Amino acid sequence: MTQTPQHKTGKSKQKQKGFIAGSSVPEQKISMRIVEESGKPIQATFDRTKSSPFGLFSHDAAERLQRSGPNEVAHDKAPHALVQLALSFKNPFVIVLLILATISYVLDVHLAEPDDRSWTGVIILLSMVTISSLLRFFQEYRSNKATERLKSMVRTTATVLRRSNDAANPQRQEIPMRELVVGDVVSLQAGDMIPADIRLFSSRDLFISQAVLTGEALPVEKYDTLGAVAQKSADAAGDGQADLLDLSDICFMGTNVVSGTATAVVVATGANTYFGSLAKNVVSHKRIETSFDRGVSSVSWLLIRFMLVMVPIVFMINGVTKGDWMSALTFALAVAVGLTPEMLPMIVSANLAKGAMAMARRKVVVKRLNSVQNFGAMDVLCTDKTGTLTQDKIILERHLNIKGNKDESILQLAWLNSFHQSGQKNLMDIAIVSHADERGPAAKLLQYSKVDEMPFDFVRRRLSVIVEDQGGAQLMVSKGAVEEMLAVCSHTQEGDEIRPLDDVARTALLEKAREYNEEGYRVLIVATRQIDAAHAKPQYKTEDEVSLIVRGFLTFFDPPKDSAAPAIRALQEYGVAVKVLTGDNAIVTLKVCRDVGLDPGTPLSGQEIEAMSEQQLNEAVKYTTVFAKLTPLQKSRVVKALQANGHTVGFLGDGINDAPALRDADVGISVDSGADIAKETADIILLEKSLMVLEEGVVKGRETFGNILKYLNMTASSNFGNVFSVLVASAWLPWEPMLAVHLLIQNLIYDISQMMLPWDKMDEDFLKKPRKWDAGNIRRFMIWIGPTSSVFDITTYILMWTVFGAGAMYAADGGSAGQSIMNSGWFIEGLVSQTLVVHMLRTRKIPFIQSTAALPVLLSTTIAIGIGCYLPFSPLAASIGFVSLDKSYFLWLILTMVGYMILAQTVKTIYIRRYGQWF
Ligand SMILES: Nc1ncnc2c1ncn2[C@@H]1O[C@H](COP(=O)(O)OP(=O)(O)OP(=O)(O)O)[C@@H](O)[C@H]1O
Ligand SMILES: [Mg+2]
Repeated sequence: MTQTPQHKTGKSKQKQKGFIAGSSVPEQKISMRIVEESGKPIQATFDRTKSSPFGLFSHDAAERLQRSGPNEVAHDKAPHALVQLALSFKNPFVIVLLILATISYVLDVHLAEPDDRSWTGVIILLSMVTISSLLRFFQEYRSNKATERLKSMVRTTATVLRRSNDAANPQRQEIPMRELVVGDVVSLQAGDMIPADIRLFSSRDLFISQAVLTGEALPVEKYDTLGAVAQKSADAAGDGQADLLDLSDICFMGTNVVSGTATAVVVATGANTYFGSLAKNVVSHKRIETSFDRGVSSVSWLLIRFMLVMVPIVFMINGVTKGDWMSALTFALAVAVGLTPEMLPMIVSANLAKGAMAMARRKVVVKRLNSVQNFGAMDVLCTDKTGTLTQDKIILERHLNIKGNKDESILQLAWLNSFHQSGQKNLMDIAIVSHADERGPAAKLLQYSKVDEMPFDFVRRRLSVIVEDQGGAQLMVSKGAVEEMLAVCSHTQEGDEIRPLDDVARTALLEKAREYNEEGYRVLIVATRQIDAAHAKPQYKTEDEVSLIVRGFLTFFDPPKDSAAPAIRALQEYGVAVKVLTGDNAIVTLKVCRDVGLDPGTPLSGQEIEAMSEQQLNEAVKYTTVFAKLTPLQKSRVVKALQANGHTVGFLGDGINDAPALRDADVGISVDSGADIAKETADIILLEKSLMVLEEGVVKGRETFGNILKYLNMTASSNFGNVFSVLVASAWLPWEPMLAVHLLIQNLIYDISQMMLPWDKMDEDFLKKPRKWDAGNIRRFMIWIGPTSSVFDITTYILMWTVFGAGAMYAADGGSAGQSIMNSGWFIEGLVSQTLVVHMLRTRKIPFIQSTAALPVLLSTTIAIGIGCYLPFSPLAASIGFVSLDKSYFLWLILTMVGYMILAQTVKTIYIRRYGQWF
């Protein structure tokens, strides 16, 4: 499956030209080939690709596939495991740690006297790097695997013409896109992705959206005929390279058919396509930054900046007060390590990956990991109606004449239209054909042969087919949305009686349609125009859809999915507003809304939106739930208006008309039965029909986000607290308050205690509201909560200095015995309090009593505390400058911790009362 770069719309054309011209050599070679293909007789292309309008032989195609490899773009696949492993080491914090490890090596090993050499620092730093990177790798690897597996269940196919031997007729086949080869003849219809770079040889009203390559939202028309091309390209003459995308008889892989149909021959596949060359050279890892990415990096930089300010201060104070600049440097470096949130990348990736895997178990494909979090942040979900809220099966209920009486001829006309149209296999067309098949279409209908068609598009909202009887007379049969059909009709017909379509008749028809709509039926009007042999033409244009005669109605039963009502209710409970954005009319949409328990309010129509300025629309979307008769671009305008109001917007849709909105939404969600382009643009694909999985996605997303926020708040605040304590101690104590190695060990153990955070649960009330990234809150949190723990660091200094005699020892000999006691005491206290921070801060409730962490977190924090308390008593103690403390120390420790927890809980309560949120 191809993954397309998602450009936002509205990029200037100029910029795009530069972007294209700036790419490297092989791409230009490819571009030139396409240019050569364009504008020449089609036979030249067939000769060069050794193909013909009848397609390739199956065995030939198989050989070509062998030789050229699958039609895939390089970045479709997750990289090799080793590359993934290498990539998981690639982040600023690992680099900081590696630099510090190098410095530690130089200071402690390289420059040190043979007797003083110590590898401890280096080993600790490398362990930190390894733990965080390996964990990250394992999580991402597993989630990539799970996603790959599911991705293979999402079908993206191309329709090709192939034959088994010379004598055999060419057969239309649906093959996986990756099996396409140069020379294949493909047919295209609305909704299809262009599966490779292709040269058109026949087309009808073909409109292509090239937004993927150009960012330009408006579709462009592409032609097959040489004449039109020659003229068009003469118009566009100029800098050949940049106008590549304007070539009218070439369509590019990754773009999609908005309307019309075409047949074409494949000129280039896979990495040789224009898109493939872009993917390799420029866009492969360039993704649009979501608010989530920006949030993570802004917090990362906040912490790094903080480190850059604090570390020199610590260095100066210790250097000046203690006079040993070398040891001050080592100490400052250890503080730098302490301030590095080295587990952040691991926590972020592991959380997202874990979320994606949980969704995979529910058959939800997460194409972009970040969208897990956006799912949780989403506070408005826009959904289209047909096929999403309603079932993906529509039933033709009645076929009626203009008076509303059952009429067999209407069914026959509808059958002619639906059977002969070659556009997208629309649900309504399927319903018509299958309904007629049940009764067997009247034999005389088979005598009609198809002449031409005007494919459906989202602005005309109608579809016309021209058929010819054996006498050469032609009949145009059109069907479409009520108002759009009446706009091109001039008469009505009942039986053999034809009357002009005056205002009275028009009102009567609209009234009837309204009646059916209110009962919940979708309504199409069927109309015809007789064209006698003298005026018959081989080809028609949409301008020929005039002076039609209204023949009657088709009504369709399009019931809501069973899961729609409970899913909407659940979403609303979770604070997600649901809005319906549909191409269908308001009346039937209101009925569906009521059926699924959505209060529709006053609907807004596409026409009204068209007349609004951006500001007016931004205002209007606040109060509107139902948007009807929207074109695809209007759907995306509504999404953007909601985003402009500060909402995180999800879009759930399945059609071509949803693609722009799916791309522009913060999280685009599609279903497996959707159009290729919808699945392509979506971030998330639901493989199962039930909508209940949406609720689960929201909860998982919020859990993921909550666990990430938790880590950030804990780390930011306890690091801040630590530095605060270190500063106080450095200024006051005669020695460094801790040896550098103690700080490092403490950090490593602390990392271990947090390692299991992605497996923690979130309080139910946190999950009930949509969450947004809020860097301001993290800063506030750091300043409020950090110093709380410092209070008890300082009481511990005093305790060790007085009760445990460090001060007396210093007074006696000024030596390091007092320092060891001080260090050991503070080491344990610091570690235990930092570990308790995990429990204190993970919830706004009272820890252990009202809310307890998940088992893995309980275990990892207990182990951390255990190791920390044991170290000064272990055989290792002497070598790292610890002494065992008097047992009474632990009594004091418990008192200190109780004091700390009471203070922390109090500050927490004040904080929540003051700011209305925890994190
Ligand atoms: N194959 C078709 N033939 C004739 N008319 C059609 C056909 N498909 C759609 N229409 C008309 O065009 C209207 C708009 O269609 P569109 O695909 O934009 O939206 P939709 O499928 O009705 O709703 P949604 O946007 O919720 O999926 C339909 O309501 C219908 O009246
Ligand atoms: Mg739809």
